[in-house]
Amino acid sequence: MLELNAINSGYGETQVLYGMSLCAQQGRVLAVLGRNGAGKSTTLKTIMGLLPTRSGEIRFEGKPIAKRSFDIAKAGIAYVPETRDIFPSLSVRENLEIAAKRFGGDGADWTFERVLDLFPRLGERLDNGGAQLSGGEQQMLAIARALLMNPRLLILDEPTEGLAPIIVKLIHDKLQELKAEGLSMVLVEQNFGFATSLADDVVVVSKGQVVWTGSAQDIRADEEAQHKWLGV
Ligand SMILES: Nc1ncnc2c1ncn2[C@@H]1O[C@H](COP(=O)(O)OP(=O)(O)OP(=O)(O)O)[C@@H](O)[C@H]1O
Repeated sequence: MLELNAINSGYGETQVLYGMSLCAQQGRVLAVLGRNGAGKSTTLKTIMGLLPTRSGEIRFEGKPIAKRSFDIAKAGIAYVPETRDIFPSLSVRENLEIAAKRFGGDGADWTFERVLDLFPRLGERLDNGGAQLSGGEQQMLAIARALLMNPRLLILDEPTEGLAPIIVKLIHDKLQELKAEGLSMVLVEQNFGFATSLADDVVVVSKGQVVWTGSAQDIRADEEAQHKWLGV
């Protein structure tokens, strides 16, 4: 569904990805793991057109991916960044309406009502400002907003970062529900247990390259790989 072939990318003069290649399959969850600074977020930003590729190719559903972030989103990839990027001065309702207006429409799978069914907590906070939400509520809002874009691929950067264990469990269960419905996902995550219980497939990144590929089951059983690449 999404393929990266030998991607070189980075920030200005600083190269971070060195020949990054990976493949996310339709209807499956791919976890991208690795130590701090390995290049995981940079990989996601490059996929989303926020950083230019210096060389290599990214294909989505068989075609070269669009260049601009907006066109990539239109093509069916929604991205929940590490920073969540909700609008702090707008209410929950307004944050959701912006996504629904831009990307929804007749026959859209995801509606306002459906995201509130998934996250009833947001329904109780509709008139609250984005800045008044807890970290967990902000993450729910960021995911809900991404779903209103009606993506075929959902990309999440560290969705559990800074969240209390009970909220981590809630986010896990909701992503599991989305997976059961067949939504394809790419997940960057430091929480090994969270990532490998959701994912089907795993790639481990080190110094801007993939150094390990296999199933979530394989890496859970491979203590040597966990120790070597993740410091688990
Ligand atoms: N805006 C930036 N400008 C320059 N270098 C950056 C920038 N953002 C990240 N880097 C560098 O790129 C490298 C990879 O960072 P990246 O954020 O992709 O790592 P990561 O694997 O996602 O780890 P983390 O869990 O720490 O976010 C790091 O060495 C980092 O210092």
